[in-house]
Amino acid sequence: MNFTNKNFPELKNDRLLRAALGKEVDKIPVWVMRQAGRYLPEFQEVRAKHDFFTVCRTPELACEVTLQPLRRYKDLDASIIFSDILVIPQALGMTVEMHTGVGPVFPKPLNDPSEIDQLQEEGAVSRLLYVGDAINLTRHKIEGKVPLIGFTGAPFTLMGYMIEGGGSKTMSKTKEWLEKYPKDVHKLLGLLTRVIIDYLVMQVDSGAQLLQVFESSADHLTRDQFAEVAATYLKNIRDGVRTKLNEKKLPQVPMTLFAKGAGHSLDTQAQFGYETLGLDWTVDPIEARKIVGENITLQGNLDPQDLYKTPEEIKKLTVDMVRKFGKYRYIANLGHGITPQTPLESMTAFTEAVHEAI
Ligand SMILES: Cc1c2[nH]c(c1CCC(=O)O)Cc1[nH]c(c(CCC(=O)O)c1C)Cc1[nH]c(c(CCC(=O)O)c1C)Cc1[nH]c(c(C)c1CCC(=O)O)C2
Repeated sequence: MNFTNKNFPELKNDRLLRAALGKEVDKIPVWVMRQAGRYLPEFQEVRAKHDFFTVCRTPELACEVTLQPLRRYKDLDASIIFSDILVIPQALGMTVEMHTGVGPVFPKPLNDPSEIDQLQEEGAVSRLLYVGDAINLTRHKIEGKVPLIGFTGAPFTLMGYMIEGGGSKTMSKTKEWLEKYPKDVHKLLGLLTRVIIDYLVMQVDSGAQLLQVFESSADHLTRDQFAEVAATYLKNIRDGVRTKLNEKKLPQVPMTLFAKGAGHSLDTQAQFGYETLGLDWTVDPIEARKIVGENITLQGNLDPQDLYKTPEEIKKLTVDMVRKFGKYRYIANLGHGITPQTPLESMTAFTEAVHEAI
């Protein structure tokens, strides 16, 4: 298989890109974080045969699971490449395993700041080319039906996983590092930022049409901490991607920042230059719009738990939400990823309701 053919089929549904750029749309675009995932029986079938990171690393498998939700749900206006944010720590030389029922596990997390020097920054993106191959293949197989989103984890979120060795309720080790080793923390965040920029540029070179940055662990940070360990790096990523795409004569693509739990810093986030800001379900759409102004697209933010309600209730909640956001500069989504036990018909109710709402 050759993954370098950039003669992609023409895009037929550009609602997502139009909304991200502030252009008029016929209907509000909708997609769902983790739309390819365990709530889908067809995904479970693939996972029964293949390890999680094998799916990520095999372009044909990653492409297949990326396309699965589109086959089932006619109202989806975007796809997101199947991968994980933790492929970056892997490319830096760390081992990451996905344990069923547990989540990601690092057998050897960073125990001491001196270990930062062992991370292999050199060549990291060349070890992530399989993501580019999956993106390129998917751009062909998707036949221009909807745009393909590329993504990355943000520096603070990735650093947290690398220090904690997996998910953490308290992030206590990471917080200890922030106190004890501020210089090393910034060194590591800087390293991650450089790799992330080149990784995102490679994704655009492979065919990604929009990029989302997941700062999923921002919910552990106060407003001051967000300013200290997240803000500069998130801004540098947006600026760095723009500059490098220009240098390489690649097309500019809109970017989305989803900083979960950082509703306290929306004014700060609005300064970073992202076209779209994702909101978790704790943020009020009307308040958010007041804070960010008219020149930014908002994305979100139904509580994923609402998808356990009846289709009628879901439709009502979705219509209420969409009316609060309005049709201008808005992309409908959940406020975080869809959960594994979500009933299949909830996705139908949610996506249909968005298109019928306004
Ligand atoms: C924090 C984070 C991770 N990964 C990701 C984030 C940021 C988004 C968020 O906050 O949810 C991002 C991610 N992970 C996955 C995607 C795929 C694309 C899509 O959205 O459809 C995306 C965008 C697949 C996945 N990533 C994972 C699964 C489930 C694992 C499996 O199939 O066994 C999927 C479909 C595993 C994963 N990967 C990660 C965790 C914490 C877990 C375990 C949680 C869980 O089990 O649900 C790290």
